[in-house]
Amino acid sequence: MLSIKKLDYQWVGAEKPLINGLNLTIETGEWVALIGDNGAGKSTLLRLIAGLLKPTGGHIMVQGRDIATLKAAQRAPLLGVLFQEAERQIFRHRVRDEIAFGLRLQGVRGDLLQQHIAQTLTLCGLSDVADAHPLDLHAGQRRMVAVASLACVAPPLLLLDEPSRDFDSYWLGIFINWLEICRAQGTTVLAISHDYSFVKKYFPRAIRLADGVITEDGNSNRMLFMPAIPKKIRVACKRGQHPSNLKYEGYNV
Ligand SMILES: Nc1ncnc2c1ncn2[C@@H]1O[C@H](COP(=O)(O)OP(=O)(O)OP(=O)(O)O)[C@@H](O)[C@H]1O
Repeated sequence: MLSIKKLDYQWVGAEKPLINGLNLTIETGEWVALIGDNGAGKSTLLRLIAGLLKPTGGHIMVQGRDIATLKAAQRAPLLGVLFQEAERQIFRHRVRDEIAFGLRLQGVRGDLLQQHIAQTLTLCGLSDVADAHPLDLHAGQRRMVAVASLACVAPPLLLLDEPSRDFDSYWLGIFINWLEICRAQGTTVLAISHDYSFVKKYFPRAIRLADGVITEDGNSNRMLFMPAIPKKIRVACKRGQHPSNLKYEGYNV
């Protein structure tokens, strides 16, 4: 689904590259959390994958197509992005028009369009604010409008930047319900999140971005909730010794 090879990216004016020879493969239907320190480049990487920034080197392929060579209208059926700030992706004056926009791009018209809009409004808990201006809504609803614009077109790859942010428990429930539908549809998801309990629950695989590359890739639970095994214990185990004098909390060595 997603294949990144030797990706480089340097912001104009920056002293050194932020992304430096990064390789990553994500299979169709995988749910992967992208973690890393503040400023590691996670949002930049998401924007590169979305085709909103051009790599300074390397290739990003989505379903076998080089994303940097595609126009916005060609990228839209391949992937959808949920930004940290919903305001950045809301442009219409009414919630229903925001939903209709993506559907019209896909050629949906007439009764079918109205039917899809109504279904999406219900799914996203927005029926009672269908005619409101999205920017007049509270943060959770506003974010859900951005989700609705993705939900109605159901792209096969979702790129989510801090998706659980801004939701109280009610709206998080509606959001999770949509995520579960995406899972059932086989959607591939790459999500940046600092919300480790959210990651643990929904993302079996996590990757850590540091120093411009993926430094860890594996089971999210192990990566986030168990400390790395210290080198001296790993070495002792490899040598076949029983490092009972090196017992480390959380591990049977
Ligand atoms: N528009 C921009 N122009 C120039 N440099 C930028 C721009 N956006 C980000 N950067 C640089 O890229 C670095 C990485 O930013 P990015 O937002 O990708 O990190 P992040 O890992 O998503 O951080 P956080 O967890 O805080 O959201 C920043 O420290 C900044 O120096």
